[in-house]
Amino acid sequence: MATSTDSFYLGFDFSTQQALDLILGKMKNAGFDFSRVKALSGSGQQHGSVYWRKGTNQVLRDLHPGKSLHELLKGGFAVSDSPVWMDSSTTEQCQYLETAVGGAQRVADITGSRAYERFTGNQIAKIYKAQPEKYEDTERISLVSSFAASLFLGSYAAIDYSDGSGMNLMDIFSKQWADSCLEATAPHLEERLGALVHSSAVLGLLSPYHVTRYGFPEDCKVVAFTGDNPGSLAGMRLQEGDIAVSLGTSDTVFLWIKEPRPTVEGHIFCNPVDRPSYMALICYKNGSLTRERIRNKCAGGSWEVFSSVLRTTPIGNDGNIGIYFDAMEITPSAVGVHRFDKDNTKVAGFSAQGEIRALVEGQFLAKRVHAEKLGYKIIPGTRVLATGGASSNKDILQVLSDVFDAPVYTIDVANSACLGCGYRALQGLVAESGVSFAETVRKAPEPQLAVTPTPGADKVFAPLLRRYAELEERVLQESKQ
Ligand SMILES: Nc1ncnc2c1ncn2[C@@H]1O[C@H](COP(=O)(O)OP(=O)(O)O)[C@@H](O)[C@H]1O
Ligand SMILES: O=C(CO)[C@@H](O)[C@H](O)COP(=O)(O)O
Repeated sequence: MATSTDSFYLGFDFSTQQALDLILGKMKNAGFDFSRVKALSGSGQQHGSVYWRKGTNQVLRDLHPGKSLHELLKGGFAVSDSPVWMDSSTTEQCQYLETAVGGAQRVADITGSRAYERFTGNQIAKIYKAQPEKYEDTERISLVSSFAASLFLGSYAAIDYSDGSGMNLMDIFSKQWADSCLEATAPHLEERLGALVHSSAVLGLLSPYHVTRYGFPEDCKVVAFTGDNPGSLAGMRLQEGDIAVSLGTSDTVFLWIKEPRPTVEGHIFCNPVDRPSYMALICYKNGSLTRERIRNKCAGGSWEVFSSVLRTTPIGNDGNIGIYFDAMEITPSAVGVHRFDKDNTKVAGFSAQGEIRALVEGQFLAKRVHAEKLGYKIIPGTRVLATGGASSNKDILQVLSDVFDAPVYTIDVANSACLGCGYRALQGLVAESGVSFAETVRKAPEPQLAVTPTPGADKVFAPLLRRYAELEERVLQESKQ
């Protein structure tokens, strides 16, 4: 990944096709029986975009099984460095979109989110403006998910409703491209995006390339790919009332909702497993990378030491609160490290141990404060479902449970997005006959209880939640001055 100040790009020419070649090659060498695969699906980080050069659909259709995808698709991209979700360099395009469409709330009412820098439409607008010749040379624009699906399908794959909701281009209610947003983004965009499909749609049969090269069956189906967070919702078998917390590179919180009311904070996406429903999502840019920084600074680079500090420091951190926005945060839009003592006075630093606890408590206080702002209520019976790399750390989960005053569950694999796409592939095979997702996965293992709240923690965190909300607002106001 190459980065500049706030631009993040992924070089697709080398990484993704080569990674797929490597993984499938390794599976073949390990004796994996591809002939038993009836359907496949997948997910990719949300919002990233891939720009296929004119004529590449034909290249995808004619893939020669004797060559690697990497070789075959060399030169197939009009833009070699694809923007990914961490990019926040499109503020100008966001402002333009909101002005053109009638304001931030209006954009949210249509697309489920106000204009966000990482959302694909704003990334496309920037590419159109900065590199019009590359936009002109683009035959099709894929998301990371539909790009990966295209490699399996052997032609451009449609974008699904759920990942399509992260573009600021789709009307999440009509599930069509929104003309007003397309017009404000770039010319002739609809033809470059292709049609949208529901998330359990069968896109077609696997490309003969994979049948010959790896021994997949000829009738193996490719089910629409989706975003990593929608994939996780499926993998965790989220139910209404549950709250999911994903602790990956980004931290995200998501919920299953029936009656969406988009606002200028957070996102509403179409639900990937139940067509009439939706999912609400809040994304935090400062997740694992910030935890890693504090681990390196205060725990000698060891998760063991980091965890033992969480076990031995007092719940509530003696009233000390920290807000750690190493990179410009998404929720809220503020930057910097801000530490406060129990009297809300700004302080320059905490002890190493206090810093670790302040970071983890602060991250979870933020999640609960923002989920409640979106209308979420913690009620008796609430389950917090945790996933992502840091969900393997029980001491981090204990803080999560204490802050939310609810039990935390995990599934056997931390990579719920991948598991969810296995489930969705299965759903794709039966969806047309009206079988629900819940019914499809009824035999799958249930989430396991990982931790329960420490008695008395709710009393400690009730005032801290109020204080966190006030302090975050203070940081936000100060950053605007
Ligand atoms: N024991 C651990 N404790 C805390 N964090 C961990 C632990 N093990 C892995 N992680 C974190 O998990 C992150 C990767 O999470 P993952 O969900 O795989 O990422 P992504 O969101 O990019 O898919 C790493 O950046 C690492 O900081
Ligand atoms: O931007 C968002 C969600 O809106 C991120 O959650 C991305 O979907 C990628 O996250 P990681 O998997 O890299 O954490």
